[in-house]
Amino acid sequence: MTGDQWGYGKEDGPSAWHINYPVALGNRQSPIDIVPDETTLDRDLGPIFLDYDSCTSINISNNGHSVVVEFVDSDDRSMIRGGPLDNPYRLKQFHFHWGEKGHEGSEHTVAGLGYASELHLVHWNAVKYRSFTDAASAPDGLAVLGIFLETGDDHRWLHLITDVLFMVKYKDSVTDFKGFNPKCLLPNRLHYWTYLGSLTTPPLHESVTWILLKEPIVVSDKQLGMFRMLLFNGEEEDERKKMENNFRPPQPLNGREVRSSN
Ligand SMILES: NS(=O)(=O)c1ccc(NCc2ccco2)c([N+](=O)[O-])c1
Ligand SMILES: [Zn+2]
Repeated sequence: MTGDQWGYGKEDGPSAWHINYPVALGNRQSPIDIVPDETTLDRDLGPIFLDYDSCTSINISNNGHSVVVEFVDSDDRSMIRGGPLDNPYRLKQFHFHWGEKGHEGSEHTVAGLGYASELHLVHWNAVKYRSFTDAASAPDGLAVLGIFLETGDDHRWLHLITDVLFMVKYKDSVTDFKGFNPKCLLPNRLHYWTYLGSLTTPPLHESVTWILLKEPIVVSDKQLGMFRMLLFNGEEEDERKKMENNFRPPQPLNGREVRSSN
């Protein structure tokens, strides 16, 4: 099986990924269900810092699995540091996972409950590794900041993204997307849970320090509906498959500790 032949359908979905990616059955897979009462409050866990002010977004694209905004990651202009991280990590991209209805669509769940969507801001350890690809297969290579999206009022800045989604309707479409600072997508408080896990899509590398913000951001159902106009398929394909339910269900915790900032 060459390249990206995995998906979220019945035949190629999460329950089949282990066939081509045996690490799917590994012991530090993501996402997980977070049970707040079973997390460990760790007073040594400091705050996280997000230095995104001089970040440089490049483009927005549809990779056939999600919609992705890529950033310049050839220097330390947009970084996450602090919290559980021993080094600062460089922002590489962010993307979303969502459902077809409001009550599910996130990858991580909290006490068994899913949110409508989940935003992943993906960072890599450029202190220890020479490239994102090298970092992506190292146990301390990646740090992904996860933000839950719940439905309610319109999000005043998310429309900057939903307004351009029509440009990347089909798989492998891409368009310029400059000057976007993802700081506008953060909730008010940066309290978080953190644990050691993996990429949530193939190749499912067990290389991610997950940092999940406890406070969701609020977006409208209309804005989320715009994501569902994206398609999994390319323009040349006959079958049109709406891009929705692009989330992996929770995986076994296998005794891992989930720590909580205050
Ligand atoms: N849902 S996630 O944040 O865990 C995630 C999953 C896969 C990939 N990429 C797939 C990959 C990595 C190395 C080679 O190919 C990314 N990413 O690239 O940011 C993020
Ligand atoms: Zn993701």
